[in-house]
Amino acid sequence: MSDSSSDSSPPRTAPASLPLVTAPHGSALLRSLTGPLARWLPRQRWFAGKGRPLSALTLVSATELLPCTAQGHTPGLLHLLVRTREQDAGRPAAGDCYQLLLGVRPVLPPALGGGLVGRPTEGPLRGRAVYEALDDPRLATLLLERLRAPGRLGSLSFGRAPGSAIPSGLDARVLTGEQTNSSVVYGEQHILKLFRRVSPGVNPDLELPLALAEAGCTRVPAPSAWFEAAFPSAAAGAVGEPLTLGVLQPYLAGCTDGWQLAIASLSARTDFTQAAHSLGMATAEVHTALAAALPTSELGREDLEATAEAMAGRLADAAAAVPALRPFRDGLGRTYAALAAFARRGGTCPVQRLHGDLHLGQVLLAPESAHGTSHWSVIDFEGEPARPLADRRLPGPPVRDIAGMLRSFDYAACQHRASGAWVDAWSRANRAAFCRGYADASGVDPMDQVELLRAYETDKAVYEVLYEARHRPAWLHVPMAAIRRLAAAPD
Ligand SMILES: Nc1ncnc2c1ncn2[C@@H]1O[C@H](COP(=O)(O)OP(=O)(O)O)[C@@H](O)[C@H]1O
Ligand SMILES: O=P(O)(O)O[C@H]1O[C@H](CO)[C@@H](O[C@H]2O[C@H](CO)[C@@H](O)[C@H](O)[C@H]2O)[C@H](O)[C@H]1O
Repeated sequence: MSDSSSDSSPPRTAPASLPLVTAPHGSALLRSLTGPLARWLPRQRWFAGKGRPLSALTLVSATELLPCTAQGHTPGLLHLLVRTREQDAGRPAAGDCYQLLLGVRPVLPPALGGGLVGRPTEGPLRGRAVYEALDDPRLATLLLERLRAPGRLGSLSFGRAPGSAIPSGLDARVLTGEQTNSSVVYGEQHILKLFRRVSPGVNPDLELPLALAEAGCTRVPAPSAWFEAAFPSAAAGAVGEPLTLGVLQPYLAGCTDGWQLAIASLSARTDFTQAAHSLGMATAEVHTALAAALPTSELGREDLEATAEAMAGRLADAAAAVPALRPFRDGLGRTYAALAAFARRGGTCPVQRLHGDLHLGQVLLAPESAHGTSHWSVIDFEGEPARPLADRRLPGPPVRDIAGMLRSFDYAACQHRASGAWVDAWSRANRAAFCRGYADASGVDPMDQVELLRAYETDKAVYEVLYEARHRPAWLHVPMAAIRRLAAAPD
């Protein structure tokens, strides 16, 4: 099998064609909301088309979860899937499909004012306030009620894991951190992740935790409920691939994520290697369970050469977008050439389903008292949000996840204000401890896979340069420091 497609960087394509489902009042509804949405969408943290002006919006589906045109003061709840069309350097570019949950009220209470999308001046919602529904605890709670009751509503379908306990009436609070999607915590017992940019096909953040739960792996919170959209496919009578819209899972209250712990360790100058070692073991455990539950394969010479070529392609694309990368192209290219040479010498590599975007923010440590030792859980199996969904579902080498976590130790050290010898030593010690933990649990030492590890670390750093340039320019210096080091001749 070939890893080349997972590592090639396909052009941004529109999600496989979704039919336009005309909701009651569909076209009138969209006409009235287009203006407000075109102003509101690009301002959202989860909007992926940053820097590209919106040129059009198409309604994919509209579902009333609560009637929106009713009289009185009861809020309405509208579920929309809209497709964007954007302009890139003056030319039309493929847009994306976004999930929106909109509240509708005649009068918006001041506490919800920050989420105002607009007040349509025509159509079925004329004169009403349309706003971000997740900010409204009453509407967020209603969504939980829907998830408790499996079944269909229009093009939406709600599923629930057999035997999952989901109490009703839990208070809702929306998370406000920097996120790719949106999450709502219910009564500190469950957390619902709503995918914002959606495409046809099951999201790995539902697929992999379900497979791991079935395999008995307790490192990953098991989905308790989810919802999807399904549309007729182009083939007569057939149903197209469902779009995963949201996943509810147990909320691990009291846990702290690895990023916060790493920064605390750097600030207090305390040892982190024990935690890094057990994190390596946890990662190996998840990899072993994924390899047992889902198909595996091996990359041979041609696949690995194609992987090296795809990495070089991603570097070229990133350098075209971020000028700071350009002076390092040759140096980084040598790392990919070393991977190709490894393949020509007969090197091979196993592939399996992976986390796909493993970093310190994706691992949660339980309070010690709960388990006696450090117990890490792993969350967010969505993969790198910028990659197309089909690409994120392909198997890849486990070393790719390991490279992600190694980059994260480096990120924490570099982001921490006090740089210097101690901080560099902290990073080296924790990267080594993580690999040792991985090797102790799996029998495979990532440090032995020199060419693969360096190539995947480089590929990740290149991804990070693009990510930071787009989302957090003030952090660009963090992956750039790694780029400078990785572009220098291997030590
Ligand atoms: N099961 C969980 N228990 C506790 N906190 C969680 C859980 N799942 C997610 N979180 C918290 O929510 C944040 C966002 O979740 P994540 O799945 O990473 O979303 P995104 O892909 O949008 O970044 C995480 O950083 C973590 O703090
Ligand atoms: O958590 P997400 O799935 O949204 O992942 C994206 O955002 C991450 C930042 O939040 C980004 O991770 C990078 O920054 C982290 C520190 O904030 C660091 O721990 C990671 O090593 C670094 O890659 C991730 O790359 C991006 O896909």
